[in-house]
Amino acid sequence: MSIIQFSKDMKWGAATAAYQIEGAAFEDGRGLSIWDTFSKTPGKVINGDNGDVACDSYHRYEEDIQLMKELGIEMYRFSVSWPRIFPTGTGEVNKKGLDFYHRFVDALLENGIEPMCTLYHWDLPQALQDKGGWDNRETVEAFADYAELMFKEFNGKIKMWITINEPWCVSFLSNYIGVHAPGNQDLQLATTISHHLLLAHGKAVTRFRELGIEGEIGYAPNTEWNEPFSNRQEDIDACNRGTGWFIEWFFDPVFKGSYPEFMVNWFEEKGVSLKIEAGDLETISQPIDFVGINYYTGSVGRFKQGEDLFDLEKIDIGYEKTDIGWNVYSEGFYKVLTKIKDQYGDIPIYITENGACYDDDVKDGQVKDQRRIDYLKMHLTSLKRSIDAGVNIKGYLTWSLLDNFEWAEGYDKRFGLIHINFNTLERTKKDSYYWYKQTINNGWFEMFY
Ligand SMILES: CCOCCOc1ccc(-c2cn(C[C@@H]3NC[C@@H](O)[C@H]3O)nn2)cc1
Repeated sequence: MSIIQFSKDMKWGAATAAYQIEGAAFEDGRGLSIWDTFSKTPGKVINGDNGDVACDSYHRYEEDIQLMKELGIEMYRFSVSWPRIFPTGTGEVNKKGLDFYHRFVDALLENGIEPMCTLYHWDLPQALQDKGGWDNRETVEAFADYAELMFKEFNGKIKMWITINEPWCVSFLSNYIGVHAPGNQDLQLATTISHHLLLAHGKAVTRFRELGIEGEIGYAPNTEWNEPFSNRQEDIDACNRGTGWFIEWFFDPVFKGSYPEFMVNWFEEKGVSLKIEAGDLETISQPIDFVGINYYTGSVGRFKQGEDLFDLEKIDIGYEKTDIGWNVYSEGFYKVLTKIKDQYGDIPIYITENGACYDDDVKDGQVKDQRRIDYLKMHLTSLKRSIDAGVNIKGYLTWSLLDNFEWAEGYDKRFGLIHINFNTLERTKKDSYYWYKQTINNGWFEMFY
């Protein structure tokens, strides 16, 4: 039996996002988002699920905060619904929207929980999408104006800010693969949007610095790992491209001030080019205080001409899978984190999302989710290995506090430490909630090998 122990300085938390938990989609002046539109488009979301009610956290946040307090987390990552603040994305502020987030943040602080606020977690105001969305550089300015309003409004209350969550999902998953809102399938469009998202991040950081806002700011790219099936250079190169789509593409511009040449060249061979204007990369690459890393899974891969955008074939070598079909691949977590350290230096890192999807049932008031506990143990063990290898980990926030709306997968895909009955909205603490609570309290856990 081994003890996996963490520094008392490491912060423990949990994460959610507005559209996935709030509900109250038409209340208190909230405007429509692209996810309201997308989820109401037949065939886009499993079971036709949508965020109209979700976990009803808009009304039940006090109950949720008591559950957080009992859990013992020090930090709670949430996102602000941009269309609650600016119903049409710009223009007149919706005071009822601001008031809700003041009530919510005040309640977190009163209960000794530090708010980590994500400004953009995918719910773009539909009115901006109607004018081109992230393909339109005006949306970049609109985001900077929204960010500035939030910085001024919550200065001194919120001290940890994340600009953009998972720009890979917002650009490529949503505009090339097309399974998320708004559901385009155009590589040039997606690549242009990836640049505009990084520009939006940079402009928000600029406003943050110019205003002298108290606290720290970063962004939260999602990552995946691709392990070469062999030592053949073609397999290594294909895996580097697959991993580079998540890491180098979204890290190099921020930490090196340029896009990775091997990826730019690959995209150019696909007929895709970047439209970078003077000053863009200077804006994007200004220093940030931390980076949020989201990690869920990885794969073994090898070269196969024409297999996918990167000639990368992912091979199923029998890894256990979660109920969303992703490999349980904690080794990839270590590989991602040490690669980031080696390539970008000693940047402070918060794990802003890591967790497992399992279809949990409540039986006699209990949810026995041992597989989720095992997933967390494996990935926290990899995290400890990364820390011992010199990676500057400042905190770990599991995805998610609550079962919630898992985008195109709807409500069947459950990531929470707390089970939600989406008919009654009853909250039930899972076994993983109690395990996480004990781990936070102890600062260590027992590993099963
Ligand atoms: C036909 C091909 O289909 C490919 C699907 O490809 C993906 C990739 C990645 C994801 C994905 C989902 N999540 C979890 C969320 N992170 C933010 C938070 O809101 C969580 O709900 N992270 N990545 C989904 C789908």
